Amino acid sequence: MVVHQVEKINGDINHQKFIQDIYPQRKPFLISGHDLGPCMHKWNADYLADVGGQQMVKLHVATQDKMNFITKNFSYKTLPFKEFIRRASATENQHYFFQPKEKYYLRSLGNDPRKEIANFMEQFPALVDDINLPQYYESSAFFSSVLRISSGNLQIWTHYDVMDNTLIQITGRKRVVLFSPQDASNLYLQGDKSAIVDIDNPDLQKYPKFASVTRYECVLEPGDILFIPAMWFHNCGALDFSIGINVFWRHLDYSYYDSRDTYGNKDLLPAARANQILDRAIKALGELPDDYKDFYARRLVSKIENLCYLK
Ligand SMILES: O=C(O)CCC(=O)C(=O)O
Ligand SMILES: [Fe+2]
Repeated sequence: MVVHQVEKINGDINHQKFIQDIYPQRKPFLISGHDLGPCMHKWNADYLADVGGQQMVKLHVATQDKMNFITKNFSYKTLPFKEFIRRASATENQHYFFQPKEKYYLRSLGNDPRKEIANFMEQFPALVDDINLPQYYESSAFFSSVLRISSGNLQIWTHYDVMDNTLIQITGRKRVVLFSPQDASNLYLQGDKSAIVDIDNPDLQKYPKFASVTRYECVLEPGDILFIPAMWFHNCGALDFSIGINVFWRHLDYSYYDSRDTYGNKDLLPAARANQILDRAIKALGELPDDYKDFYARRLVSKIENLCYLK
């Protein structure tokens, strides 16, 4: 397995420099030195508990340090924001759902999560003036802004999103491991998520192709901004009690995206269509005896590789 460090850029990057130098490369960059504003000294547990108050938030609650979407070793629970912050910032709690050392993760949602996208500015208006978000994209391309707050030592599964993204770290540190879209066939995907939960000690008997991936690693410190291009897989793990925001925006024209997408992870419309057509192709091959089916399946795979893979 090859390991790279994510390339770092020190210094303030303005919109023009981002668009010219960083954006066209379609690879992750860690940008430090952007002035995020007063949030950098204001946002601690006490302040957020005061500001967030009694509004109810939906959380992931986990009793292990790696959330696993296959075995579902976490639950969805609701708490007042204030209580959530109190619990997430402590390592052990008197009040809990399952056990004193359980962990909490907030991914903020829209007011009506099924229909509305998350917009941190609308859901947490009292926090807006504290933060000076970088504006690397055209305003019209904005998709969502998501508040992400996590207990220390908690990892979420490797996945991709279909939007371009800046993951902005405000309080605490977060380790991020990324994989290129070209490693998609080595990650044992189930939808947008990788089935490999422990990327540091993977079961290579079960997941042999994972041995050939290239890892891109970084640790975000408070103030750091990670640019994650669409389709880059990321595995994020808070090392400490962590407060961050991520902003998703569209890289491509509106017409490529599913208008019902509220999370930023529904496949692009042409890809979803291709997937349906492929299901039909597989059904057609199913009419053949197994050995003929195998033969034609290999030919189809070669055809896709030859005609569609980046050279
Ligand atoms: O930072 C995290 O906890 C997850 C971030 C993430 O998945 C994203 O920004 O798309
Ligand atoms: Fe993500």
